[in-house]
Parts: sequence; structure tokens; C-alpha cells
Amino acid sequence: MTVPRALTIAGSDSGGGAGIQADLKTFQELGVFGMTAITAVTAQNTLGVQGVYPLSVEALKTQIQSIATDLNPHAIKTGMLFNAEMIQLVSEQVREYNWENLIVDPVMVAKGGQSLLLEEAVEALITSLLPLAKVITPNIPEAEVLTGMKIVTLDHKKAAAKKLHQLGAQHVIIKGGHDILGDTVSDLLYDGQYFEEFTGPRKETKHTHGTGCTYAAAITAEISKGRSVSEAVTTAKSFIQAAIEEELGFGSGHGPTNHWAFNKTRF
Ligand SMILES: Nc1ncnc2c1ncn2[C@@H]1O[C@H](COP(=O)(O)OP(=O)(O)O)[C@@H](O)[C@H]1O
Ligand SMILES: Cc1ncc(COP(=O)(O)OP(=O)(O)O)c(N)n1
Repeated sequence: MTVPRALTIAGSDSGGGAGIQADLKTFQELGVFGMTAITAVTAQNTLGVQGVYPLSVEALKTQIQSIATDLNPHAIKTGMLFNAEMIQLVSEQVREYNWENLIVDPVMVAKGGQSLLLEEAVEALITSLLPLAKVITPNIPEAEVLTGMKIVTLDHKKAAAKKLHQLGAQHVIIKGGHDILGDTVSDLLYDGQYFEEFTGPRKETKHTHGTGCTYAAAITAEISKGRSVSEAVTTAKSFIQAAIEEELGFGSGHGPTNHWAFNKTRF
């Protein structure tokens, strides 16, 4: 039996709700062996980010090399990449190792407003990494930065998704968490030909720290098992819906989502 394996290249969140920690918990819950290459260590809790400590490009390069030359991940996710040098390096290594199942979560800003990507790195993200992506998963503010378009309506979302596809991403998912408030939340998937919407009830809660990381990690886990992008997003949407609905409720600020809610019937 082949064990599905996924690599996350991202930042560490000491609070455990986002970043590497969210990715590993999600991989584990979905039956996927998780591996990590850490870009930066952050000091975070539910109130915000208290510190960002990037690793050297050399340290990142060696971590990815160690994994690539022995452990053969079936899918690779990127999260917080912090600066242009790290984006350049990851792009080179994705090409070098012929990694086709690349899921790019273009993390820019934490919920509390702290920057997790330097402004000057956006261009590298667009020109170097985005064209290598099988799937890119921006939220609305990230899609606005990447496209230079204002996104309010569904037509705006569709136009932005088309632009991101033209820039080279094979599949684009524009997430709806930042949409104008309604009873539902819809994520829009575009594969270059068709649009598909994934819709669920909106939960009124402040405990949404790490939703984007968790969702992209669930997509990555499913793709590492050989699922299609549409199948992977279907499972990921159920996973994040359960993780938000069954809230854990701790911390004085934006608490983490519940990574074991999706599987809780098994315990
Ligand atoms: N309040 C909510 N209720 C239900 N689903 C949500 C809610 N907020 C976000 N989601 C879902 O969580 C995932 C992440 O969305 P989003 O919040 O837009 O990303 P990010 O965390 O990157 O800002 C998406 O699948 C979105 O539909
Ligand atoms: C280390 C680290 N990486 C990514 C994020 C952003 O996570 P996200 O899932 O977008 O959730 P919020 O920060 O928006 O709650 C992070 N905070 N830390």
C-alpha cells in the first residue's frame, strides 16, 4: 500500500491554529503522512502575532532537499513564504524536483493585520510561483492584491479567477470568508473552462484563526491521495465547515478551528 505523503512549506504558528501546525493536524486527520519545511517561526496566539523570525534561505533549501531526495511527497503546499528570496528558492526547487501537485496558499496577512509576506515579494509570487501551481487558494483580499482588481460581486470573483488562471495557475479557488456577510459562504473554483461553487452555512463566530491554512491543507491532503481538484475541494469544504462549526472556544481573541471535528464520529 502506498502511504499518501504531503509536504508543507510554511511558517510555524506557536498558537497551533494556523501555519505548519494547522497543516500537520489536517494531514493527520485525513490519513496523510505530513512533512514540513519551515520558512519562519512566529510567536502567535489568538490575540495576534507578537513576533516573526524568518529562517535563512539556506535552512529552507536544505529542509526541502532532505525531503525531496528521500521521501517523495505526492503533493506540496506552500503557506507563509515571507520574502522574495524564499519564493524564488521554492520555485526553483519545485521545478528541479518536477513537483506537479503544488497547492499555493498565497498567505499575506494574519487575521490581526500583521504582515506575513513582505510587500516586495508579491511580484515574485505572481511571476515565479503562481505559474507552477496546480491550485491557488487566495481569499478575497489576496485575490485583489494578486490581480489588482476590486472584488465585490460574483462577476468580479469570476473575472479575478480568470486573470489568475491566465497568469498560470491551473485551478483557482477564490475563498468567500471575506465576502459581504450573508447566511452562506461560497468558494469559487475555476479550472480554465468551468466555474464551480462550494457553498456552506456561514457560522457567526470569531474563532476562525487558521481557516485558510486548514482548508488548503485539506485540499493538499486529498490531492496527495490522487483525488481530482473538484473532489479535493468538496472534502476540504466539509472539513473546514466542521472545524468552524464545532468551535473549541478558547483564547481571548480569534481562536483556532477544531481540527478533529470532521472525524469526531470515529471517536
Ligand atoms: N464564518 C464562516 N462560516 C463558515 N465557513 C467559513 C467562515 N469563514 C470562512 N469560511 C470558510 O473557510 C475557508 C477559508 O476562507 P477565508 O476565511 O476566506 O480564508 P482565509 O482564512 O485565508 O482568510 C473557506 O472555505 C470559507 O468558505
Ligand atoms: C505561520 C502562519 N501562517 C499563516 C497564517 C495565516 O493563516 P490563515 O489560515 O490565513 O488564518 P488567519 O491568520 O487569517 O486567521 C498565520 N496566521 N500564521
